[in-house]
Formats: sequence, structure tokens, C-alpha cells
Amino acid sequence: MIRFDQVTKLYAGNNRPALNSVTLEILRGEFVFLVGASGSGKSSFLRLVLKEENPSKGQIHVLGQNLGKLTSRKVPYFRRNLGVVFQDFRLLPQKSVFDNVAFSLQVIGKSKGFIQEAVPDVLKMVGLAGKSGRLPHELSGGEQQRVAIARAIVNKPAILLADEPTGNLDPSTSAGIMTLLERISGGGTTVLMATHDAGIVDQMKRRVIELVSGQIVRDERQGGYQTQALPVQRQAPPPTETGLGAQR
Ligand SMILES: Nc1ncnc2c1ncn2[C@@H]1O[C@H](COP(=O)(O)OP(=O)(O)OP(=O)(O)O)[C@@H](O)[C@H]1O
Repeated sequence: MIRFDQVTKLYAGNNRPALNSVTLEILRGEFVFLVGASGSGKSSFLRLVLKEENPSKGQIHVLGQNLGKLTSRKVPYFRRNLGVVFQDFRLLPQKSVFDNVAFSLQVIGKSKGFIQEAVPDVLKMVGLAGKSGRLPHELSGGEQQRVAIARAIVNKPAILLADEPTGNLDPSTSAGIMTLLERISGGGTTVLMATHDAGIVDQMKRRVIELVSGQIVRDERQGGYQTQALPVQRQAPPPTETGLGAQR
């Protein structure tokens, strides 16, 4: 579904690679957390999957396509198979909830009839059935993120990429968003989510890929936010004249 073979990404003017020889495979229907400190390469990884950036070295396959061989004419068609959600929602402020979702279908040429059916269905699925006429500023943060998710999934993408989707939300609202993403994943969509939210990662026990300085340092089946594999290092007590550690 998503395969990286020794992918390195160097940005112009930055001599440390954002991703450094990353090799991994993500299978259909998996729910994967991408974790790591700020600047470790998570967003770069997502941008490469979307072909918003190209690798400096290595190969990327997404949905059976070698992205290096995808012509720019074909990129918009390729992206129809991917939904994307961001921390800051990115809704169109002057458009209603319905129109925000409908717009993404209009731009890819879906018929009016299709839109009239698909939009209410997806708004119901994300729990916003009664709010289709509202403007974004008339919604809570959690509701705005639900609109963004509805927009991302209305065309039934095979892959949903989420870059810190709960970053602006409180814990209980975040939990609701995660329940929704789990439901989407349960329907067969591959979900890849970059996050700093340790509570969510620890609770969900899904696959966790950890990046440090652009390299994968951990890929665990049912991981937590922090590695479980390494033992906790205890500081040895300082030696005393008797050779025993100081007693307190
Ligand atoms: N367009 C760019 N041009 C130059 N350097 C970039 C660009 N985008 C990212 N970088 C650099 O690449 C590295 C990885 O950045 P990236 O945004 O992928 O990290 P991240 O893990 O998503 O961070 P955060 O958690 O803060 O979003 C950083 O050193 C960053 O400064």
C-alpha cells in the first residue's frame, strides 16, 4: 500500500537530511502512528506519500504506483485516492459545512446528484447531520475537525493521512476524533497519523513508527508513545570511601 525503499529527503539549504534512508512498508487497512520530536521528519514523510515533495534518493510506491514515474499530469488523479487532515482544519471560512465538503467533490467533477447524496451521508457518519448549514466559525474545534475529516473521506480514499489532527483539541474532544478515525480505519482505509499526543498513542496500542533525526528508530506492532523495548537506565549511585553506594 505504502512502501519506502531507502528514501532520503534533503531540502535545499539544509545539509542534514529530513529523512535518512527510510525503508518501511504499510499494509492495507493498517492504523499507524508516526511519532518523533519536532523536526524529526514526520511531515516530510507525509508530504512524500502525497507527492508534494520528491525524494532526493530512494523509491516510493503508493497504491502500487512508483511515485518517481508518476507524471505531473497524473498527480491530481493519484491524490484522489488519498485524504488529508491537518491540525488547523483548513476549512473555507465563507462556505457552509455542506459546501466545504461538496467543494472537494466539485473540483474533481462529481455530478450534482452524487454530491447531494454523498455529502449528507458523510456528514451523518462524522456526527454532523444537523449542522450542514453552519459556517466554520459557528462550530467548535472538534466539530471543525469533523468537517475536515468528512471532506477528506467523502471520496472514499484508500489512505487517510493525518498530520497532528488532535493538536488543537482538548483531550475529550480528541478522544471523539480518534474514535472516528478508528471507525474509518475499520472500514478498510489505511490511516497514517503523525502525532505528539502520547495519551492517544498509549491508549490505542496500534503500530508505532518513531523517527529520530529522519531515521526510523522503532517500528512496533502495538506500541506506546515511548519505547517499551529499552530498559530504563538507572544512574549508579556515586562511590563512597567504603566502596558502597550512598544510602539515603
Ligand atoms: N521546505 C523545507 N525546506 C527546508 N527544510 C525543511 C523544509 N521542510 C522541513 N524542513 C526541515 O526538515 C526537517 C524535518 O521537518 P518536518 O517538518 O518533516 O518535521 P516534523 O517531525 O514534522 O516536525 P513537527 O513535529 O514540528 O511538525 C527539519 O529539520 C525541518 O527544518
